[in-house]
Amino acid sequence: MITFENVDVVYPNGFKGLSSVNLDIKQGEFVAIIGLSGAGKSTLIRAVNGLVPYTGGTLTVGDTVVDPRNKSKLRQLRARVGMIFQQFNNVGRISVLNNVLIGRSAATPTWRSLIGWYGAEDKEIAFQSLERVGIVDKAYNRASALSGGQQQRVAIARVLAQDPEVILADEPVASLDPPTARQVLGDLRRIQQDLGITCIVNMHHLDLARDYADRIIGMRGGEVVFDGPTAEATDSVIEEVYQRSLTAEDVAAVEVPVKLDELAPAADDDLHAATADPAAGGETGGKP
Ligand SMILES: Nc1ncnc2c1ncn2[C@@H]1O[C@H](COP(=O)(O)OP(=O)(O)OP(=O)(O)O)[C@@H](O)[C@H]1O
Repeated sequence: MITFENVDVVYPNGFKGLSSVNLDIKQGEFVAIIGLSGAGKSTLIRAVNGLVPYTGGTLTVGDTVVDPRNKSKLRQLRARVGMIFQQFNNVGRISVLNNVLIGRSAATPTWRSLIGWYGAEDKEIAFQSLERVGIVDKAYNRASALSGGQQQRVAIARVLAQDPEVILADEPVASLDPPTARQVLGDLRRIQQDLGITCIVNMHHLDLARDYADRIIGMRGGEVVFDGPTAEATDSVIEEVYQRSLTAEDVAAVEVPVKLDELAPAADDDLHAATADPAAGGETGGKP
């Protein structure tokens, strides 16, 4: 599905961001990219949709060779390859529905998407996408009025509205508190499995990568230094990737779970609200 053959990225200042990367990512795989800051995780993800132009080797998505110099081919590629960012990239002053409809732009004549004229079928797709991420009741809210977890769900719905073959996610949960991060990643995982979408996700926390990914790719200095099934990404393997011992911060993105029997009975309702449907107010929002 996605193939890197000896792919290099040399940035305009001469810095080598990727060095001879060889990868074969299958359709429907959920792949986590891990590595310390500066390892080349974003560079690798962004090379797939041409946001970062690769400078050597060959990169293909399906049967399309990614050609960073060919703008019209890149546009066609990006219609098939959705991207989610750490900071959600929603338009805060417009409704959630209109944010999701932006995902229909590639399938809509430019003049119509510029004036926000989307057809009934596009709206149906947008509502279905919101349904998948559990926030259809927020369709007419301003995007900026939502919690961080809900805003990332809007971004996921926008990408789903594209009907993508691939979703690239660059630190999608790094701005969220740990429980919300798990809820959002869990949604992404469920949806990509249901729809057979290939997902490549950069992650900082090992426990998230291990809990949600099929496969882990470890990077260091622009090179792939580990590539294997999640079960093989043991602590010692990751220490080899990082070239240092693991810290608690590397591993855990979870808070210690609250034990129900330690709570006063009166608090049960609050706890239920905080752990149930995030749209019901259980999320604590994103950290700016
Ligand atoms: N536009 C650029 N010009 C020159 N060097 C760059 C550019 N973008 C990134 N780099 C360098 O390439 C290397 C890899 O960067 P990249 O953002 O891919 O790392 P990363 O693993 O995603 O790190 P982080 O976890 O901090 O986001 C870093 O040393 C970075 O400084």
